[in-house]
Amino acid sequence: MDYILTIDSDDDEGSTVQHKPAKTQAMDQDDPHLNPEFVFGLSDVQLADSALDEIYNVSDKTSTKPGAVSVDQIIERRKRQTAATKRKRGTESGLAQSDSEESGWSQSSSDEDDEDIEASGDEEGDSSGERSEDFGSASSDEDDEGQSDEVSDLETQAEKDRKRAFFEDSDTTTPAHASFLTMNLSRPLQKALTTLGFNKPTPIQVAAIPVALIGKDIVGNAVTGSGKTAAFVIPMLERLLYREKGKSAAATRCLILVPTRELGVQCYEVAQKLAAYTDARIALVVGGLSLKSQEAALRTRPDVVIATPGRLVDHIHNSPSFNLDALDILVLDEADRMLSEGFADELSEIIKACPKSRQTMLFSATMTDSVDELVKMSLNKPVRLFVDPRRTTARGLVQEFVRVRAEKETERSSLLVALCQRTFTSGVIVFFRSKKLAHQMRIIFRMLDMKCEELHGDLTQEQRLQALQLFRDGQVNFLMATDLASRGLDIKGIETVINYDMPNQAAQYLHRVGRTARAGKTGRSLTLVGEADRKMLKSVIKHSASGENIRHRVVPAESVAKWSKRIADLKDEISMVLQEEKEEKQIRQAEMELKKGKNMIDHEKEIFSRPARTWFQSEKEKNKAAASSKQEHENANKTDSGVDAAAPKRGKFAGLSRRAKRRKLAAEADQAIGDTGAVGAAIRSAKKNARPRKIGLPEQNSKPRKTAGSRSKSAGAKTGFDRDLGQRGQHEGIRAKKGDKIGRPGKRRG
Ligand SMILES: Nc1ncnc2c1ncn2[C@@H]1O[C@H](COP(=O)(O)OP(=O)(O)OP(=O)(O)O)[C@@H](O)[C@H]1O
Repeated sequence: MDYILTIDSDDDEGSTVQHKPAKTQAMDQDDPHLNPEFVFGLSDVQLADSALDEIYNVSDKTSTKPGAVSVDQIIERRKRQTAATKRKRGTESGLAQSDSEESGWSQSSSDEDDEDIEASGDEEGDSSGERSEDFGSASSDEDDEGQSDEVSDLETQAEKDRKRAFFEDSDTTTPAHASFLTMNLSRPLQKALTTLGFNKPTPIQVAAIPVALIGKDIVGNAVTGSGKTAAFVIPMLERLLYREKGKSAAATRCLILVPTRELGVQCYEVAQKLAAYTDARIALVVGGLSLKSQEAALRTRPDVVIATPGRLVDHIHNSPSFNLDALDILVLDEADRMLSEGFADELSEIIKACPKSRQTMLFSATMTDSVDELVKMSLNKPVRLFVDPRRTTARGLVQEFVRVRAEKETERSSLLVALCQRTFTSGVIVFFRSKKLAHQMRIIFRMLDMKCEELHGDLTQEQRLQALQLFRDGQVNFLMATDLASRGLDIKGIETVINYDMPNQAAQYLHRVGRTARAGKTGRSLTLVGEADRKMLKSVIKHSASGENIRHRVVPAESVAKWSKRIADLKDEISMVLQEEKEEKQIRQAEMELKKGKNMIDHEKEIFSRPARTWFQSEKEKNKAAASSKQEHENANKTDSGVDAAAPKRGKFAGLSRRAKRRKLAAEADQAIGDTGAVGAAIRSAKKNARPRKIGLPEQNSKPRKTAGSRSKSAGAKTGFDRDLGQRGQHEGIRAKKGDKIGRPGKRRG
């Protein structure tokens, strides 16, 4: 089946895709929902929280990852050394010649390549139709085995029935709002929306904000770049405006969990901007940044905490004054990832610490609606808001595929360099399967004088954030990344996403390519497709928003051959850079060990007097969980919903409810001080009474809705109100009231 067009690399005129400056592209877009000019940035908003100071440069955790001498410095050093050696050999004239060749290469070769485009097509030995057919043949083995992602598309009647029982009836959802003004949002939020240039809500915001405002649980799905962050932050902030005020009422009422630190930082920035005219206090609690300043921020009981799961669990266990007892709203951004095995232990630890009467909202562009997955979250009749068809790409995305024949697998790097030298020259994020590959490619790019940074888990948090910032600011043209950067990141300048290798899962592919064509703009993705990736290719094409936006790109063979030679010539240099880098790391590691030892001697007393930090898993269990998480991502054949039944063992509080855990702790404390149970219970009861009340719901929303359609929904809405305000007593659940007896908790939902 000829289902994709073929184009020659750099011959875009022939295709319907036109590369235009980002701004023009944005103007061309007719999506009225989004503001293409909006940029995430920190400059225009006065940030109240000191946490941001810590974001870019502070980590009190002694990093074991070296970062003193950057690989760029090593490359520069090597370049200088090579030049000096050549000069010494009296080859100045030769060098000058090769230098001029090098600098003129891109110009001359580009001319050359332009002439070669046709020839290269010929050299591929394929006519346009044949080339398409080659790709199309992937679809001929369509039936031999279903992709793991597709299996989940097939739904049995039993599963449909379970979903019907699990989710709230869809006809209870609220009417569509054409503007934020009709959503009854208060002035501080309206003002923030105007400042941000958010004139109209996006479809997911239209669907989610009214439902979230009435306190209902939500499972939300919308394509990448469609404004999901604001869809949960806006109602959260609106509800916070109706919280009990005063010093004694200060409490952490909202928690947003995100899978990566970078996404945490970004979400924090968005929340700060939306909260700019409210009195909500927001704290960022992600790994890799200063524990101490996070502890200090948490002591002030911020209204909203944005966290990565591991760091949050650390604080739950080790920051004495911090708890989630008063939590009213829990959000899981990139929820399908958060529900996956990699976060299972941390997530269940966090859920245990949250009140069951909370509102829970789950969002992702690849959201699952599998009941088996969702039951972990103890949702209460969630409303299912899937505004886009399951797993589609953004409408403005043009997807290109470059075939890599089996015998040309060794030429992938030259193919990438060829593409990035001529066609995709800036605003390019390149995804790799491994950190090592991303790092090596960064070295190659740098040695070829292509401005580039890398982003993956082998870097320190400072290096990660700095790389991201340099890329955001346009100071480098290429970002070599692993899947760490595939979810959620919203970077305005990304024009092209290149998949150096095809991801193992369709969801992963959608998130990667979703870094471009965001907020109604256009963008392009390019994927190198090996012979083994045919089925995945078929799967991703199937999930495309539009079949017209799919292309087969052919790269001129001469261009690839030239870059292959160039890279081969650099081989020795590259291995020397890697060797020097390794030595630098070892030296730095040794220096750090020395410093650590000296510190231990100098401050022994103080260090040993500090209480040891605790973790809910032993080191062995932690490593096991990390290994299984890694396995999950690397295993090509594992399904999206695979759940490892063999959960690691936990500590002495394993399996206990939050209340039972607290009681056990209290009993132990009573025993330790020889207290009687009754006195302890009285103290605990008094503490419970002093806890702040739940946040309310916007008053204006309590008015019956005007439209006929919504009137029937008012019953549902009332339930939401009742739950939070009117019938507080009936739904107190975990909140003890004055005079209550301390007894066994009644049966709650979940
Ligand atoms: N109502 C709106 N009007 C204009 N722009 C908007 C609006 N809502 C969000 N945006 C912009 O859309 C962009 C994408 O938003 P966001 O990052 O929340 O998308 P997302 O759906 O969470 O994407 P992903 O699935 O990749 O995480 C952001 O730059 C944001 O500023």
